[in-house]
Amino acid sequence: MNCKLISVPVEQGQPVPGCALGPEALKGAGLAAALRDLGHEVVDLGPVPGPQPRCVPDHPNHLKFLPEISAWIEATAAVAYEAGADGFPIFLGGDHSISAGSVSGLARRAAEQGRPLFVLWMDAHSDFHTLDTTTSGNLHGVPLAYLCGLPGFENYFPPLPAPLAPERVCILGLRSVDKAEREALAGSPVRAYDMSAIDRKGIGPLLESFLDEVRAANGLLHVSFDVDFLDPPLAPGVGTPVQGGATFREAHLAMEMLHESGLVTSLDVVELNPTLDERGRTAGLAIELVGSLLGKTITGRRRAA
Ligand SMILES: NC(=[NH2+])NCCC[C@H](N)C(=O)O
Ligand SMILES: [Mn+2]
Ligand SMILES: [Mn+2]
Repeated sequence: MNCKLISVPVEQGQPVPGCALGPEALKGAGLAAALRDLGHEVVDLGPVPGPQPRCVPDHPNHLKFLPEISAWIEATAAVAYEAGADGFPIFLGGDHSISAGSVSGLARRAAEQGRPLFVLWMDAHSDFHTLDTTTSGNLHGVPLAYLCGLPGFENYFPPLPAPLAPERVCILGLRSVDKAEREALAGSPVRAYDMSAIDRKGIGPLLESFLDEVRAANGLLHVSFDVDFLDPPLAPGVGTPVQGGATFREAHLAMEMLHESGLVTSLDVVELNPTLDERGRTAGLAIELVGSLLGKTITGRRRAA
């Protein structure tokens, strides 16, 4: 696989400084070497150039850094569209608002190729606020609603060339969903699995049923991995930790299944904040999980289905 590393050093979409250092932390902790060890080619496409803030109208809700985040989304989408032509793009955040750009660009590319794009959103949060419903004003809380074409983003975020079909979106790992998000999700065909569903059914069966649908539709699959999917004691280096997250084994199993499916075509790794990390353990774990998603196994053997 030709892995293309794309850094998106954005942190204005969330409240804690340091998240913009995420790409350097992942690279410094050996991401490229880990992927090369697995036999992949790795090219570092560098950072998305920091854009000028976009001219947007005033918004009645209190939104933090709207012109800046809107500009980053536009710039990231342009890079993602180009990178999506071939190879395996890996977007290194930065906060989760960057996925509004990465997925938008990849969705435009998929639409041109006539392939349905599916998205697996691994996250403690649903990021399903609109600009009107967010109470924090932190724009890392809105990307999935934007990508699914919910109303109210017009004129504020860049026009969306190809909205996601919500029935092709699966959120996994939920344990913090705000009231307005809950209502929006209840009226949407987005599949939303919280930790309780993972406890009851197991992460394997839940993920398998989604992968079956991707396969049946001959779809492309983008994985948007918010590091706060993981349980905070394992992965302390995130700005919005929520207790009760995925275990080491659950996360590994998910990544191994994603690899074995052969369906994943692109990835985001977001919300890592190295200033909150403990001796690089969150960065190290993120690299290990990306390795599993890209073929690392314990025995080096492919498991029989
Ligand atoms: N990508 C994230 N970590 N998002 C956290 C969002 C938290 C909360 N729902 C908010 O809108 O402020
Ligand atoms: Mn998120
Ligand atoms: Mn999150």
